[in-house]
Amino acid sequence: MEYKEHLTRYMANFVDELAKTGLTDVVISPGSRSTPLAMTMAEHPTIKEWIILDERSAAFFGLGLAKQTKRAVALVCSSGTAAANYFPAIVEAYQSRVPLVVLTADRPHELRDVGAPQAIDQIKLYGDYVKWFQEMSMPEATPAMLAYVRKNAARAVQTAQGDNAGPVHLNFPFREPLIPDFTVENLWGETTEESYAPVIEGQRVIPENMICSIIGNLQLVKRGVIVCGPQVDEELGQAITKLAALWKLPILADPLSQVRAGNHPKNHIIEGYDAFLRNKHYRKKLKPDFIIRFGAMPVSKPYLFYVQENQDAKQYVVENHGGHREPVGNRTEFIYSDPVSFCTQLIEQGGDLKFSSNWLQTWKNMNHITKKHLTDVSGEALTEGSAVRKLISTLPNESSLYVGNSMAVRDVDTFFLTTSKNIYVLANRGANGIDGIISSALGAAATGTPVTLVLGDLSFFHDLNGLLASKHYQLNITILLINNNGGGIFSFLPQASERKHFEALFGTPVNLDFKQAVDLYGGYYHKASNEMELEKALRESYQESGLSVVEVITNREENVTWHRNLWADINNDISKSVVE
Ligand SMILES: Cc1ncc(C[n+]2csc(CCOP(=O)(O)OP(=O)(O)O)c2C)c(N)n1
Ligand SMILES: C=C(O[C@H]1C=C[C@H](C(=O)CCC(=O)O)[C@@H](C(=O)O)[C@@H]1O)C(=O)O
Ligand SMILES: [Mg+2]
Repeated sequence: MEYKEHLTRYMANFVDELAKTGLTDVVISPGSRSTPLAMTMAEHPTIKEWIILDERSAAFFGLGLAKQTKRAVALVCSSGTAAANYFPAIVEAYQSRVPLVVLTADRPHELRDVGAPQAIDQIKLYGDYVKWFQEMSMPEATPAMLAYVRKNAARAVQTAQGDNAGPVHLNFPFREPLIPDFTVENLWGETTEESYAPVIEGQRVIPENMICSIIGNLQLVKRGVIVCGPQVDEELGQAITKLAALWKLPILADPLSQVRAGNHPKNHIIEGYDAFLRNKHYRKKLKPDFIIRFGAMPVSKPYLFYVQENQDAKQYVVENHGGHREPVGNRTEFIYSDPVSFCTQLIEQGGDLKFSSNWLQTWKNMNHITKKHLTDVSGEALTEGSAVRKLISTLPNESSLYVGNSMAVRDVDTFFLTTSKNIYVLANRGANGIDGIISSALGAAATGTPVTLVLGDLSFFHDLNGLLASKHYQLNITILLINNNGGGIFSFLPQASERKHFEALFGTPVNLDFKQAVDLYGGYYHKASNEMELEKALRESYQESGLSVVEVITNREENVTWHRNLWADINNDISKSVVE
């Protein structure tokens, strides 16, 4: 068999097995050494390829697509810094448990570490930020090697999606000639064969005696909170609200918990906690005996203070497969169980638990006062807060909201109040980067789901390259660009008092006319200066096809003043209304 045939069959069997194991999408960035991977992916009948030139954008695009679909997405690139440009998105994927199958082409072994062009050390290039790494063999199409390459394909998808999801990396050395020959007979191998997918994973449930022991501990206390941090299971809301209703407990729901939106009951959900837990007096007043947290740590820093100040509270953190996501350092029992099953077991075993009667009402009263302010507070000019509040009220049902980091995610935390609309809320909170946000949101939009992205101006600048995908694939997306000409979040931090260095080191205004960027990528551009104009522009954007950017110009200092006044008003009203 000629080398070309070995190459062709080896790659065809690999790609066919990826498809058999459920992979449907690959993001390809152009290169020569990656030709065998790229052409075979493009040739495969069921795999959709997305061509994105900039590898950093491509990897974030794949991340967003995988977040939206909860299925592994493959990435293909050439050797050298192309592969290195994947790194930021791989870090985010690892930290936020998103399945990616990273396929890097490489020079063959004789061209490594000898000054050959475009050759870097790609062995374990991403270190511990991938769940599994394989240096693949040189292409060979013996029966044993076809079985080997299929097993690795299936294992890659299974490992990426299984357990706590995350990225895996396969590095492929290729020797020239690189172009496969798709005229070979039986190219995709035995089509009738089953996938090599190696495992059948059972649902993790807690042994009954351990559930009884947890219930036993809870029988000794009176005041608890159920917390749901960032997580993607849209079924969890029903289970958590059932448990909270039975035990008459508050649910502190993070904006990325998928619990604030949906058709489950909302009467136990507390969404204003970030505002009133800023007051240490209220944090003290709401001292819990126990905390049960599902999902990652919430966005809210005041919530982190709340946990910090209650080291003696019994804390349970429920994780699907493992992990130690508890940054405060409190003594914590990690419960590795399917979260919905865990709720069901607590409901079945803990039906007669009775907690403090007025505890929930106190939380509800504070939340009610907070929500009233959040809906009433207004002003002539738009601030980032009022802009986000208007956005949330205008979001289409059955859509996704992708949230940028920095102030965008904090304003969504403040203003995304419970709704019966089905809104899937996504963000890159694994590493809280301001990079790749446009690309990530466009990856989510690639599924055809209506996507709205809200982000700041530096985040928008940071990933302008990402806009090309919207032009290239005519992807529908509405982007609310909150332009305060710099890093607004720093004005809330101690750095704000460093007047001498602040603007240069932290404010970092870019002074750009972003309309020109929108024009460059063929998008619709709107500008809004008040809530009425903003609502009109948003509604128009949802009728437009392709890229629509709605820009709101705000002022960083005014934003700070507006937020601080809001928090002060909330505190004043709560102090007058809530029984001490
Ligand atoms: C890749 C990356 N670089 C730097 C940071 C640090 N950082 C966090 S927020 C921020 C400023 C963000 O500005 P913008 O996107 O305009 O949002 P705003 O704070 O104005 O709402 C920076 C630089 C980061 N999180 N990620
Ligand atoms: C800019 C960075 O991230 C910092 C941004 C805000 C956090 C913060 O303190 C927010 C306060 C609030 O929500 O009221 C800060 C933190 O978590 O300590 C982040 O580090 C950065 O580059 O780190
Ligand atoms: Mg900004």
